[in-house]
Amino acid sequence: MDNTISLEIIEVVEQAAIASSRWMGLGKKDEADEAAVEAMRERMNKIHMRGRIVIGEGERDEAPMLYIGEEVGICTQPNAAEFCTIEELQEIDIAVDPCEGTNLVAYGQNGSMAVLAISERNGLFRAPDFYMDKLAAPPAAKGHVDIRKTPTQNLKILSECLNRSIEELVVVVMDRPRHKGLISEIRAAGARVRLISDGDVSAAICCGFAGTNIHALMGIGAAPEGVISAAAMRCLGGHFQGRLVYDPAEVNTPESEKWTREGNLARLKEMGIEDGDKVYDANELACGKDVLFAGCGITPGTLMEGVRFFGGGCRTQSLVISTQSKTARFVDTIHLTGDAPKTINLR
Ligand SMILES: O=C(COP(=O)(O)O)[C@@H](O)[C@H](O)[C@H](O)[C@H](O)COP(=O)(O)O
Ligand SMILES: [Mn+2]
Ligand SMILES: [Mn+2]
Repeated sequence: MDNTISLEIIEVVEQAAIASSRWMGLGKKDEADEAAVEAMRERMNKIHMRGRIVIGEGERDEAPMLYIGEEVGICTQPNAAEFCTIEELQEIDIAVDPCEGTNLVAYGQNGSMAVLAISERNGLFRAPDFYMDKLAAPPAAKGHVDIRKTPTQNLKILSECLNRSIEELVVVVMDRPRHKGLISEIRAAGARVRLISDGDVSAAICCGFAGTNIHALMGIGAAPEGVISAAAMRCLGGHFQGRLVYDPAEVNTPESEKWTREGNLARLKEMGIEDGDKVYDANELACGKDVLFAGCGITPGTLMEGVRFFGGGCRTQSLVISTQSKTARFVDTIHLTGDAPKTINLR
């Protein structure tokens, strides 16, 4: 994959985050989402690449989306061969969530980000619009914890791998009725639980870094977000596993009452997924030779600052990681608007 893409991709997530953050706290989640989508699409279409969206956003709640199959980038134009190099013409697959945590943005809460993952063609699992049971953990626990084990067993393994007591572990779980039993079990095992209302991508990636005070993500969130989290965790060498959830009883939401177990299994079969119980690890969800993840904070988070406006501009913080580079690049950018000379305040 062309190295310069990673630099341009930073601007894609930055522009999405800035656009979305203008809706921060206004109580309008669809507008926050749509602004991010449009900004992401506009900036992506300026990149010399032949991109294809394989994971878009918004199918479940019919939010505005960069749709699956949409082609993005200058080199997708019919006469691209005239102005794009052979390398630029190679197709890359892109998984996007322009506004991960739309509710967080709408209600001015922490942890929302503009995120995407890219890889060469077929390098990212085309996750259906299903729920996914997820387990994320730090690199030291990679391959030791296992989503097929009980939370109690995994906490014991995690405590050994991280050389700390179970009481010193913090597990992030989405605050949903479906997780009542999981939360009780984690607490009974002695670990502490951090409940989040939204934003499990951020929680998963936090497990890839020491010093975040987040040692695991457990529970059920959306599958597309699982692929983006897996891409980031592959780049970081962390543990990520996901299992698609086809049984509505596991999810237990008013929406899920419309589905049946058999119907979901049939839907999976139609998509070529024969084994509904398969556990996917990060290398399968993001199987490409080269995988890159980029994210930019919309509201403040554990990993990144949110967008901060000042008279005449704003400041963003992004993270870019890839399987190619041996870096985790936190990018602090000051964006200026207008032509007048500006005083840039570094504090
Ligand atoms: O919080 C989330 C919402 O993402 P978005 O719609 O892009 O703002 C994600 O982090 C979760 O993975 C997931 O979408 C959520 O868990 C869906 O579950 P639920 O709210 O219970 O339907
Ligand atoms: Mn979203
Ligand atoms: Mn999301």
